[in-house]
Amino acid sequence: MAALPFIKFKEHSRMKDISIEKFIAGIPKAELHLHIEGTFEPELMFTIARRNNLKINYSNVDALKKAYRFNNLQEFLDIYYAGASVLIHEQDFYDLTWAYITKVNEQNVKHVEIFFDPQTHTNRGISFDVVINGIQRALIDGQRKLGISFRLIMCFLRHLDESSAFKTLEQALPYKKWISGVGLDSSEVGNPPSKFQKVFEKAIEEGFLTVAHAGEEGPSSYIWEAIDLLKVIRVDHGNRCLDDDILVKKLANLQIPLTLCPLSNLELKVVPDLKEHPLVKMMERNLLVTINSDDPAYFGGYMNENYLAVAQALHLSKKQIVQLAKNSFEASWLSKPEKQKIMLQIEEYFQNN
Ligand code: HPA
Ligand SMILES: [Zn+2]
Repeated sequence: MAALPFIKFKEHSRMKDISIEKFIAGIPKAELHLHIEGTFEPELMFTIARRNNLKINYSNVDALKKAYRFNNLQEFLDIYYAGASVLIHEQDFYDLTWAYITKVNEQNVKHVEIFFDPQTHTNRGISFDVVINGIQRALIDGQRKLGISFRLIMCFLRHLDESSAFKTLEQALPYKKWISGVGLDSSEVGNPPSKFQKVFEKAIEEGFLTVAHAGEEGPSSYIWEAIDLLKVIRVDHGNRCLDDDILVKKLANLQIPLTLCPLSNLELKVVPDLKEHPLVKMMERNLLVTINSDDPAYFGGYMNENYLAVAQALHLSKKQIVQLAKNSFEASWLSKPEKQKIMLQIEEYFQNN
């Protein structure tokens, strides 16, 4: 018995030495900014294209991967929409979503709130129910088999018009139970949130929560519009808020979360280098920021790779990583008791590691 405390101490001190990489890998996390179409790995894309008798414009996986070099958001979106065009059947959407869920399961992601873009599919003749049935079935399997909880968010493509968004909202109404919120994505500059004010008003009337991409490439005024006109309760990206001191104060006072996507920002040249990523500046200003992967198949990393990339570039401490993991649940749409439970688990993880 006398040796026990000593063994315990040794073990404790050894565990405290774990690398930042292992610390990130083991900590429970939630992902709040993820486009399911952006998880389409080239290997799966070729498999699904083959079984649907469709041709991809690239001769093989390597050639396709080489095309993943972008100078801005639009160059990425052109390839992203082309990739999604091989998704035809419910099983394709299931396989896409299941691949993502199993991947994040390996990374200790416990909760996901994911986007899907119905218009990307309905505009090429795929019915809304095929898309949502496949995604939902995989999410339910993820919950049952792996314990990963989820919410689904339907995004409107902002480069399309208001009437297309209204039509999409109409199509979503029979699936209200499955869709927690609506969002806004695609080409930001020139398509301000105000373009969709009426659609969002109707969505809120129907009981959906609202989020929007704003301030990724667009100006801080788009973040104001998202908050004031679309009544968003979370801002996707929001990088450009730092241009406006009053806006920063508002986001901090109301604790409106920002879902940041570091590797996406790097790959789309929103930041020139991760060393210049605004994450730490935002934390210092008391903003409720979270780390997410956006489109991991295209930007070179899932959750852990995103955490690690900023941790290394910005020399984050374990305490800051713990704060980010806690933020991810705080900013989620889980219930208060669910949040409290996971916060305790994170704190315990911190104490032990
Ligand atoms: O990063 C993004 N920004 C806007 N639209 C998108 N659609 C997929 N990814 C993105
Ligand atoms: Zn996004």
